[in-house]
Amino acid sequence: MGPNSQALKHRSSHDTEREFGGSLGAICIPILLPLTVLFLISVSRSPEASLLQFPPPLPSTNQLWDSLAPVLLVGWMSLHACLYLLPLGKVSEGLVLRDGKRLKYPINGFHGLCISGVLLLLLLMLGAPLGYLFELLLPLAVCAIGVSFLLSVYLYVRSFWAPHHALALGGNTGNPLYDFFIGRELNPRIGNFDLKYFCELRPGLIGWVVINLGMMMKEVELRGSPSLAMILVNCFQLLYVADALWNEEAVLTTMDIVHDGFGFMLVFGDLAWVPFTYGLQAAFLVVHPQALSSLGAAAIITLNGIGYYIFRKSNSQKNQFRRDPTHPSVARLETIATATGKRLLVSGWWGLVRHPNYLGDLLMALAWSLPCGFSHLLPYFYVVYFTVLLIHREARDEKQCRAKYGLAWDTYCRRVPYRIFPYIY
Ligand SMILES: NC(=O)C1=CN([C@@H]2O[C@H](COP(=O)(O)OP(=O)(O)OC[C@H]3O[C@@H](n4cnc5c(N)ncnc54)[C@H](OP(=O)(O)O)[C@@H]3O)[C@@H](O)[C@H]2O)C=CC1
Ligand SMILES: CC(C)=CCC[C@@H](C)[C@H]1CC=C2C3=C(CC[C@@]21C)[C@@]1(C)CC[C@H](O)C(C)(C)[C@@H]1CC3
Repeated sequence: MGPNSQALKHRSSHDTEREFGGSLGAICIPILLPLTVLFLISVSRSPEASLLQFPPPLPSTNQLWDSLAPVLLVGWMSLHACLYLLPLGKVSEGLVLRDGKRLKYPINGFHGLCISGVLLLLLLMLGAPLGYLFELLLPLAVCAIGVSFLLSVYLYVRSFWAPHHALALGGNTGNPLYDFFIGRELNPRIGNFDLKYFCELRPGLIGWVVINLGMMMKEVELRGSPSLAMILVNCFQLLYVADALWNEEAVLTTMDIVHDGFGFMLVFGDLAWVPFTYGLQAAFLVVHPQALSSLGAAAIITLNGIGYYIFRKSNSQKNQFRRDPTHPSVARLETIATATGKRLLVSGWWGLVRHPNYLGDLLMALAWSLPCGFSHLLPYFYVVYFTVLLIHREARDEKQCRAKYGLAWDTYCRRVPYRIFPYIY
């Protein structure tokens, strides 16, 4: 255990800095974000689809509830819990924890995606009306929000039985609302079943592409065939989700798994925010069809390809370097030493900007919105939200890296002055 982890081990709850607006954020965000999800879905299906329309298109109570929704949601979560437990794929170890131990994680998310794909295909062949997901979107979102609250309460309560070393450093302030929001326990588990790791990639992320498929089937019901714009949105987002699950092991080193507790913010983010807001473009296209020329489509495919290339290459380069700095693909890159013994890349992708992976992700986000044309703001919600999220995340990561690497981090920042966008930011 290095000197930094020793120092962190002895940090008390009093010197824990509060993030996301502290107590005020912890009260407002759990109220406002669920309402935002319902608002955005309602806007996406209103004829105007305007984020600024007044009065806003509020859903009626019977649009919010369908008794099929909780059945589907519980069935979906249970299916993925079973797939998680199947002895498929390899088992990988996470980073060393404060008690010196390493947890084991099954790397079988991609199997989960493939099995879900086969099951959906069977359902379609049996004539299941997948397009009905369009009508079910609001009730499903309501249930996912409900499940997020219930799971967060369970996580908060059970965290009081967790040993001190199992708590997240930032989620143990003593303020119940803040700790509930940010998450007290770092890696809550039921036996070997890791709740945070499970929620991060499986039910929400795979649910997102299933919802997209449902929107495409609704379009087929309404117009006889899927539009080019709908096909592009479905393919781009499926590629993103498949990539995340194919590279599942890399999630074990993200700040969500390593640093953040599992509280309302991540639970809601994983189970409600991702599946119901990341695919708004597909929901929008059902009611607002867009004509897309072949040239336009080719330009958008190129943009998504460039974004994906930057995103994947930069993430893989860092992961490879962290796993084995002597590997031929990274051994020749220029690096700087840090006091912790770890080195920082200052050439290759990580010499271009300090977060090339965010740059690639943002280019893809833009490519997902462009098929929806320029007549409405709503399909661009994801680009705007994601830019804010990644700028904020970059600042959080920078703070953690400065605390970890001190002067070496300052040297890196001088060598690579731009954070995300070369010569801009
Ligand atoms: N779609 C979505 O909603 C979201 C997507 N993402 C995506 O997830 C991916 C992962 O992002 P995220 O978890 O934020 O973190 P990153 O993958 O960007 O990792 C940041 C860490 O990388 C290490 N690092 C930073 N600079 C260097 C360097 N020069 N050389 C070597 N190591 C370095 C540091 O950790 P250490 O030194 O300890 O190894 C740092 O803490 C990104 O592609 C992002 O776009 C993220 C959030 C939301
Ligand atoms: C507004 C709100 C509630 C924000 C919570 C943030 C979460 C939505 C995101 C935090 C980090 C995430 C990651 C992904 C999805 C969104 C959340 C959960 C991710 C799984 C998407 C796919 C990527 O390839 C990824 C695996 C790198 C990524 C990891 C971080």
